[in-house]
Amino acid sequence: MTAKLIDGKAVSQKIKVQVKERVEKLAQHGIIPGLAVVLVGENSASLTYVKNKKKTCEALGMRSDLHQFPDTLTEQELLAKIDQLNQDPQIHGILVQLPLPKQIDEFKVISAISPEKDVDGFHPISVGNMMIGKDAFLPCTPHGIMELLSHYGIDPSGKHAVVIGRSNIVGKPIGQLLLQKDATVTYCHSKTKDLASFTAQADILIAAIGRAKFIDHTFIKPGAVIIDVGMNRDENGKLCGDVDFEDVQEKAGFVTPVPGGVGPMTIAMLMGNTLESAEKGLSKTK
Ligand SMILES: Nc1nc2c(c(=O)[nH]1)N[C@@H](CN(C=O)c1ccc(C(=O)N[C@@H](CCC(=O)O)C(=O)O)cc1)CN2
Repeated sequence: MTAKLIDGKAVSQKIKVQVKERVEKLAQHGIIPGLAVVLVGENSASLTYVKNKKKTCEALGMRSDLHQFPDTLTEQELLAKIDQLNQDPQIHGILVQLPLPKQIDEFKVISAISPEKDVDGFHPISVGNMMIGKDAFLPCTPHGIMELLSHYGIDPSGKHAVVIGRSNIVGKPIGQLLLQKDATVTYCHSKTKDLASFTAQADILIAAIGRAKFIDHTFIKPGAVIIDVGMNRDENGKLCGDVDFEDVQEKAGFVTPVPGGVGPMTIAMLMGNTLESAEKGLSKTK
């Protein structure tokens, strides 16, 4: 049996159609959701991502301002920009593209974003609310993964979910979201001994390792749901995930491709969060 494809591109398209309809409704109240994207430095992948975010915003009828700075920008200068965006009533969402250059403290910058405009869901208040299951903007990649599972009728309840990776933006939050849906969650990371002994027990395996095609059929349980968060280049410079997509086909139950899996969902969730922020602003004025 060949694994079923979890098509993030198709699901994200559907979500974007729904977002566009809601944006049109908001426009009737004279409100256009506005996203400010801040990019520091010349990282070419980051530049591609922020351009995609801007293009998608515009396609959905939302405003998007790109604030681009050289990698010599100081922390103070960046904090001043965030302060200005926090006060701008036309801006409903602020996103600082990660990673940031070394001289800038990521935590300080993220903490300076108003939680009401924290559409990335990275602010400590957003993270705290997410942890206790209260209303918060959810981080876009983990949120996108949960939407994919739901779309394909994959219920995490009672399943063993194994997360490889413990980053603040993917690994830690996806484990929490799966736990909230009653999965039993195991976190693995670079210091985990005998990784395969854990991954072989996973009904749902989340691979966020950063190593091209690292997960092959020897790591997985027959019928497992494999979610690939990796974004790597293979030996030929071709984009690929952390999972050897071809090699797991005969053994996995479901698998996400790279490209076209989790990545497009990340952008769709960002659009949803920005729209929600603008809608919340409207409901406050009523
Ligand atoms: N402030 C943030 N920084 C970063 C985040 C984030 O959510 N917020 N996540 C990643 C990068 N990222 C979004 O910013 C991102 C990565 C990949 C994709 C995507 O659509 N990938 C495509 C392939 C794109 C290509 O051809 O290169 C796919 O998988 O199909 C979207 C968003 C780190 N930084």
